[in-house]
Amino acid sequence: MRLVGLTGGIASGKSTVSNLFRDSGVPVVDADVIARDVVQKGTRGWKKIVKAFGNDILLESGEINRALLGQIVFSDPSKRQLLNRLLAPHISYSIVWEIAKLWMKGCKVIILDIPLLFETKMDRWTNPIIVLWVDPKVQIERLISRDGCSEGQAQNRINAQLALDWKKSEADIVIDNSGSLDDTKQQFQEVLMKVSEPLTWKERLRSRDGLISVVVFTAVGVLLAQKNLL
Ligand SMILES: CC(C)(COP(=O)(O)OP(=O)(O)OC[C@H]1O[C@@H](n2cnc3c(N)ncnc32)[C@H](O)[C@@H]1O)[C@@H](O)C(=O)NCCC(=O)NCCS
Ligand SMILES: Nc1ncnc2c1ncn2[C@@H]1O[C@H](COP(=O)(O)OP(=O)(O)OP(=O)(O)O)[C@@H](O)[C@H]1O
Repeated sequence: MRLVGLTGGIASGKSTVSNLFRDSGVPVVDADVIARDVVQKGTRGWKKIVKAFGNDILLESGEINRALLGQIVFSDPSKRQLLNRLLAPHISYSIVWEIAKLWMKGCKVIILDIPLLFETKMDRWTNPIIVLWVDPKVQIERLISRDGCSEGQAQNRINAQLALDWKKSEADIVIDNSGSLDDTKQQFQEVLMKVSEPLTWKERLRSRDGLISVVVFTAVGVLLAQKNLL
């Protein structure tokens, strides 16, 4: 099994590219979706947030007020670290569970779309790592236009993550998403070919079918050895 890391900065185009992977039939585990699931009303993540941030963090429906929580944590690093500490175990557990389900289905290549891949050191699990890079001016413009936030709020969100240029320097594959969608789609075709290359023998051993083959060969080997000994 090949675990491909897909990361970048906020609004650098991860979801755009992970949708291209999905459309090409490659399964994607999306950490942002998981991070939403683990704080659904009544979950353990939700209870932890209410305990730490108080009832004022809830909407009338009882759901977390994400806009308010975002305002708090993106303007106060200590609150953000607190939130990260509270949710990290739930998010990583769910990511592992999603990978396990895809492994059991026999999937050979899985994309892990994780915005904080480097920050959470999950990059150790993934190879290759794709970084979505975008020109800083374009990034802030897209963030403001998508989220309708002020320039200051957008900059706070960008500053809450490791520098995108540093992430780029750590990447195995870089997609420059500063241009048009067509330009990104063109780069994507090459990346798709790369991540779809035949698995290495280590990756094959880590896949479901590889493991089954090892178990079957070992069992046959043991049986033959026993027969020869008798
Ligand atoms: C702060 C919250 C409530 C804001 O919610 P909101 O709906 O406005 O944003 P959303 O969840 O869609 O995240 C948008 C982007 O913000 C960035 N981001 C999210 N959380 C963080 C964080 N703790 N630190 C840095 N950047 C973050 C990511 O690039 C993400 O793609 C939410 O992001 C959250 O619960 N974050 C903590 C969970 C987490 O670490 N998520 C990232 C998954 S690895
Ligand atoms: N090449 C492009 N040209 C124009 N707009 C783009 C391009 N790529 C992405 N966008 C737009 O920029 C915004 C950010 O893209 P996207 O949501 O894919 O980023 P992201 O990295 O997943 O963001 P986040 O970190 O918040 O999850 C979206 O509104 C998207 O439609």
